[in-house]
Amino acid sequence: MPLRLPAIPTIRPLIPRSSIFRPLSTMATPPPDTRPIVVSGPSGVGKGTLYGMLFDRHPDTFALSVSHTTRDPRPGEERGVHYHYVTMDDFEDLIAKDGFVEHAKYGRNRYGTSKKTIEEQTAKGKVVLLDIEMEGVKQIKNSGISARYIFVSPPSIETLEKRLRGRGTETEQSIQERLSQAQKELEFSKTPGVHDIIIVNDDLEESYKKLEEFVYKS
Ligand SMILES: Nc1ncnc2c1ncn2[C@@H]1O[C@H](COP(=O)(O)OP(=O)(O)OP(=O)(O)O)[C@@H](O)[C@H]1O
Repeated sequence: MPLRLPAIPTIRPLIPRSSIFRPLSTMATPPPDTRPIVVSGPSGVGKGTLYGMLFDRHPDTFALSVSHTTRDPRPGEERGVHYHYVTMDDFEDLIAKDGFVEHAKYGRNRYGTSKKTIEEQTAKGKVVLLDIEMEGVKQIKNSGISARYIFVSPPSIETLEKRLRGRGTETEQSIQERLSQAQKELEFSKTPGVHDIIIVNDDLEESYKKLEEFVYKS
């Protein structure tokens, strides 16, 4: 899921879904390694853009993990699509039952990725992709689930700032918060062995190629 800073949320456009009339050449081709894929990196670096391309070019193969949240749905958000909306009691109950691979609190609200969500998508034959911020990555690593880890890095902090501004979704305060958080994420990404691949998202098509190659390698 997108970085959970208490700021204006980014709602990604829904990626066109399957059609039974799709030609054979574009039908689902699962990668040899079907473990969940954890994508992290600073807000605005282009994570959503990159995995959006992966979903587009490999329809019906991947599923973006839908997080649980205790916050209310915002206009235009759909239950089970943007989030699973639950009460604080239900959320805390799930924590007690060890139902999350990662969870966090931002402001008054809780957010998390449930084990069941991952299991359900995996059972449907989908490769689950999790868009997770740094603390979540640490928790998933400790949760015992087997996953592959991709970090998307900006060519420079200046480029990251340009992208955040260019996206037009952030307030000045939110941009500053995201840039300061980005420094921490970039520092963490240098920890040896944390990520299986670091993609420096400079040229988009080049970065996409690296992503696809990594995801589909055996
Ligand atoms: N390689 C690239 N070159 C130029 N612009 C890019 C590139 N990749 C992404 N962008 C642009 O950068 C902006 C941020 O991208 P995106 O929203 O995918 O980031 P994100 O990492 O998913 O952010 P968040 O974690 O906040 O959801 C978008 O406007 C996107 O079009």
